[in-house]
Amino acid sequence: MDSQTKAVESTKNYLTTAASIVGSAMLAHTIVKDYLPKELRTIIFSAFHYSFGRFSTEHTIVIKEAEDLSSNELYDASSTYLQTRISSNIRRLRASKNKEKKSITLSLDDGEELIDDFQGVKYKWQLKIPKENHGSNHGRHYGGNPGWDFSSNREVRWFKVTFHKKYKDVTVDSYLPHILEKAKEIKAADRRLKLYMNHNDGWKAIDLQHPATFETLAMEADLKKTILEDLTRFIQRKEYYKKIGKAWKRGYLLFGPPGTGKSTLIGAMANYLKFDIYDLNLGEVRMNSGLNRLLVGMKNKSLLVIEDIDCSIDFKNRNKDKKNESNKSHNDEISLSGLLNFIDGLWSTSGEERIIVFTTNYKEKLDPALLRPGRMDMHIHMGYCGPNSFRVLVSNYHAWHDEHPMFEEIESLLKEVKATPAEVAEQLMRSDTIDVALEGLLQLLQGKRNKGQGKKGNGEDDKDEKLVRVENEEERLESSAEDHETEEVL
Ligand SMILES: Nc1ncnc2c1ncn2[C@@H]1O[C@H](COP(=O)(O)OP(=O)(O)OP(=O)(O)O)[C@@H](O)[C@H]1O
Repeated sequence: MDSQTKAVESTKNYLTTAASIVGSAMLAHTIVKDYLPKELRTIIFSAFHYSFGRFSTEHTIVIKEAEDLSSNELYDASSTYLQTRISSNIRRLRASKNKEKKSITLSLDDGEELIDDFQGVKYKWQLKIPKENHGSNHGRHYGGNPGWDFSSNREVRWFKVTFHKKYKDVTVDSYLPHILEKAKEIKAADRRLKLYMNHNDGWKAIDLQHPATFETLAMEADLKKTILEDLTRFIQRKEYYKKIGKAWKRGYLLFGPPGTGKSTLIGAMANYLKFDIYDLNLGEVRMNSGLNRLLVGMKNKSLLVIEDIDCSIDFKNRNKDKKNESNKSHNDEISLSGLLNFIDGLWSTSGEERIIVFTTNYKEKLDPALLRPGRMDMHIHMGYCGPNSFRVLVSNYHAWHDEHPMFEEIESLLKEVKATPAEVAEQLMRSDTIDVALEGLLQLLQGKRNKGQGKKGNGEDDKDEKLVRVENEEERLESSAEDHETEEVL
């Protein structure tokens, strides 16, 4: 036999052997599939995986959509988090968009794999969707399926996360908490904010489309910075409020003439914090019981706004309310005490962050009880337009950030006469050409001066916006916590 014939023979033998192995494997597969019951097959495969897994360096965590009939927050968070880790090499994705979201969401489809990197550790994620997820689970059974939920006796969606087993602690202590935290941020950023208004003791919501931001808010830079820092500190202090056993809430009283930006500041706060606004019209609420229902019905991460508080309730009736306390059952009418008690009491049990904002054009008309330390944490005076606020408005309406020959005269007039940011904004909007708009504003301000109208004096409203009082909430709470401790020791 020459060498060429030998080679042909050996190839033939090789192919015959390979065919026989494949044939045997197929036969074995057919026998296993056709003759062994499903349960037995699952046990054999599980045993195989178990023995194999003992020598593997991999560790796997299963995150099911539901555990014991309740939804699994970690599954939900993983789903949200992974949407931001989608890469172009994933072949099949799912796309969705619902009313609550601003953008289209791309997510993993059944069986697709995604690799995530966290602090240098590689995580392989896979989503498993039950085959009959859209139909009933009738006739399906556990069969060793990690996605099986015993409480509901059905298969649920689940994620499989695989990583090197030496990173088990890092995964549980850092990676999974990181996912929960990130998911919260992603959801907050993608959520459409809502504006709720009360009607018949219930809330009705529309999408909040207030364009205001702290950047476009015309206000002294220092005050703006203080408010921003205060809000940021507040939302980061969950543990602190929990520790001292106080409601996680913060109150702001905004006061100043109409058109000075109280509503604009509220819009900027909501957009900054990504909080919904609950605009409570007390004129619509007749009884304390109705007010209770409304306050209980508020979701967390919300900003409760009560505008024109001086006109909303006859606060001077507060003492009368006290006298009438004995025949309270006959008098469930809404009162200042009802409102304040609720705000202080109810939220202390919710453990979630809430902000309350009162606005008024006439601070002096308010009941001193509302101004008392501890009621409102910050009193913010929204004043007439000063030179700084004017510059912000010019940049808002004309994207103009440089000097302009007319600025000097306008700014000196703004120090002299009363013009609200709303009036200034209105003039600036009248023309797209900055020279024309500034000319109109100049004429308005000169007119005010010549008529002797709107002259700035020494009154509170005549000053530019400022922080009247920031109560040091931290110290107050800490000292009240200490008092509490002392009482207990005694
Ligand atoms: N400080 C500000 N920064 C930016 N824009 C402002 C400011 N103040 C007023 N404006 C402009 O004027 C309009 C009216 O202002 P806004 O409603 O915020 O005033 P207000 O103090 O809430 O008035 P009111 O007391 O009548 O409710 C706003 O829509 C905005 O365009």
